[in-house]
Amino acid sequence: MKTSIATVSLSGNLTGKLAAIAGAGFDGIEIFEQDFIASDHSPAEVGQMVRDHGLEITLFQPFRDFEGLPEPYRARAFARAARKFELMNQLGTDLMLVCSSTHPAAMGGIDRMAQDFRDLGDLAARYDVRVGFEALCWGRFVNDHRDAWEVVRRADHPHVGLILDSFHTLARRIDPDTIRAIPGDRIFFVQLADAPAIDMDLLYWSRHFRNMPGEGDLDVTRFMRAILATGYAGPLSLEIFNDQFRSGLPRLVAQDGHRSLIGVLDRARRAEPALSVDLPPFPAPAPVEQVEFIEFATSQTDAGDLETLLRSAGFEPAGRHVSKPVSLWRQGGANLLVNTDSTGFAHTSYVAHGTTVSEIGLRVADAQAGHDRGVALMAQSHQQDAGAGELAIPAIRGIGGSVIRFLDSASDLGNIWEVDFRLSGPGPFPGAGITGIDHIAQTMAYDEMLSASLFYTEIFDAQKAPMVDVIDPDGLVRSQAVRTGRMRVTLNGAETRRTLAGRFIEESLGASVQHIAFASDDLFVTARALAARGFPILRIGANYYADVEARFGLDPALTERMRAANIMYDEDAGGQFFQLYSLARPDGFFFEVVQRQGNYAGYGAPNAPFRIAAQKRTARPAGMPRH
Ligand SMILES: O=C(O)c1ccc(O)c(O)c1
Ligand SMILES: [Mg+2]
Repeated sequence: MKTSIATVSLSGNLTGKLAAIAGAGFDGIEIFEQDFIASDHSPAEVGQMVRDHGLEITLFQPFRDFEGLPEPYRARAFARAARKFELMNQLGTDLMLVCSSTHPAAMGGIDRMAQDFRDLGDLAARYDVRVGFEALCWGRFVNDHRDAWEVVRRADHPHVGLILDSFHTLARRIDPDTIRAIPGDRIFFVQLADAPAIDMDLLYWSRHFRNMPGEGDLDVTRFMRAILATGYAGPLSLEIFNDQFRSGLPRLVAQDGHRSLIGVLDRARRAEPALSVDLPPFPAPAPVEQVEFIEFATSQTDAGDLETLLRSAGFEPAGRHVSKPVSLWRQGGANLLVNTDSTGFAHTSYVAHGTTVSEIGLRVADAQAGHDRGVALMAQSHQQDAGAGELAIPAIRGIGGSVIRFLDSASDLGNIWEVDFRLSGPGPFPGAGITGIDHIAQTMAYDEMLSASLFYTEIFDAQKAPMVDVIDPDGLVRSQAVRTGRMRVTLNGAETRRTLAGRFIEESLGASVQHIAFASDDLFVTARALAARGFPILRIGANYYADVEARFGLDPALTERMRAANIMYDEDAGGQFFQLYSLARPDGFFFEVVQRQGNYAGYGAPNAPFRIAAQKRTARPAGMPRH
């Protein structure tokens, strides 16, 4: 199946867009007339530029306000169409999109519109081009693909077909299965776009908030299945009007687009195996069974600070890598690695970001399959030489440049600790009652959040929670939780540098993991053990406890215990949640320890404003040197 993307989906000039689109693996582009007009090249030159990038022009668009007009508008619309057909001949494209009219003089009338299209088909035939009719969901008379299809059916002309756009169908909540009754060869073109579920004016929603399939809340997979069920074999094209993408890096937006297309086709074929989908086979998405380890890259000099922090959190050294300067720190089911290698990927990460999380090891059912699915979905395979007798652990590059390694219990990879490490000490150590890793918080610029959540939801069997606002005293941070099996990740998008999250991005030069939240079965016991070990607990003020007691009607004795231990509280329909924090390191990195009771599903977002304010009060003043 040919893939395509509308030039309007990317930022920059046409040359830059073409390079990004070709680089991401697309076969073609929809050329937006504006992009062509804005370019200083002749139509023939633009056509050649596109083909020089190995691309074709799958569609020329949009042609507006055509059908149902009285004279003299009608004649003018045909004269305009003739000019565009000439242009299309020079560009080297044979399909034009006509979107349904919003013209104030338009009269509607199904047979009048069908007659207009039959005449347009005759004109198109003279130029050896075709036209496709698309129902804009805000069109005056035609705003439903079923009506557009009826116009096309009645026009009954080989040069006139239907164009379907998932946004227009799904935004109006039209059942996409109604597409299954349309003959696939009468569908000339298919556009795909998703969008977040926001209640707003259709036109405004469409022009500003569309996003890639899988990034929003529309059921694009069901739409896709219906398209495939018709036997449609033309291009699948992304048409994404999005304010962020208009200023984003074209290469990344194009890559995410291609990833989303592969993802939606894969979901369609898994949901409906009878469909024929032109996509090579690759492994199904799988959940994460366990976060097996988190690795920090640091240096000999800086390792001391980190190890002091780990010790105060109840971790103990439990082994060393057989050949590399990597130590294993353990507590309960949490394994942390401290890598002081002065060569290789860890060192590169350290040089780029300072002490930083450089790798995350994930246990899945089949490690090779996890890696191969990632690569099929355009993740970069990460290779690093393993020493003799050591495990070759499949890995991909994750978000923010870190590495994700895949382990499983079905192969030798299940013995990573026995094979690659020399374990020491009797263990298990008493520790502070930390039992494992509850979640990993990754920070990024706000406009990278969609890309990051797409990474997880396409490669893993993952679910997104609704986005929540985290109020930093100096700006808003959006937080998107993603869960795959037993791995929870929160993606935090900072809009300004003054937030704690924004400062972390700046100070760590774009590192990704800003905090790790450990799990405890009894946070009060853990808090006492942490205090005894000198863990730098974040102090929470009395005002907070007065409010939380009133808000949830808590037993004052419980509030008093929480206050004494600097434990914060939240609850939802499923259960209760206790959490405590460390002070933030100068670069903004910190630890959290949480206790979930029942089926509490959140992350304590209502507490964030108070926690962040406290962390900012206790952090070193901005502008002080890092080291
Ligand atoms: O917003 C618009 O006008 C517009 C134009 C062309 C399209 O294909 C579309 O889906 C929307
Ligand atoms: Mg469209």
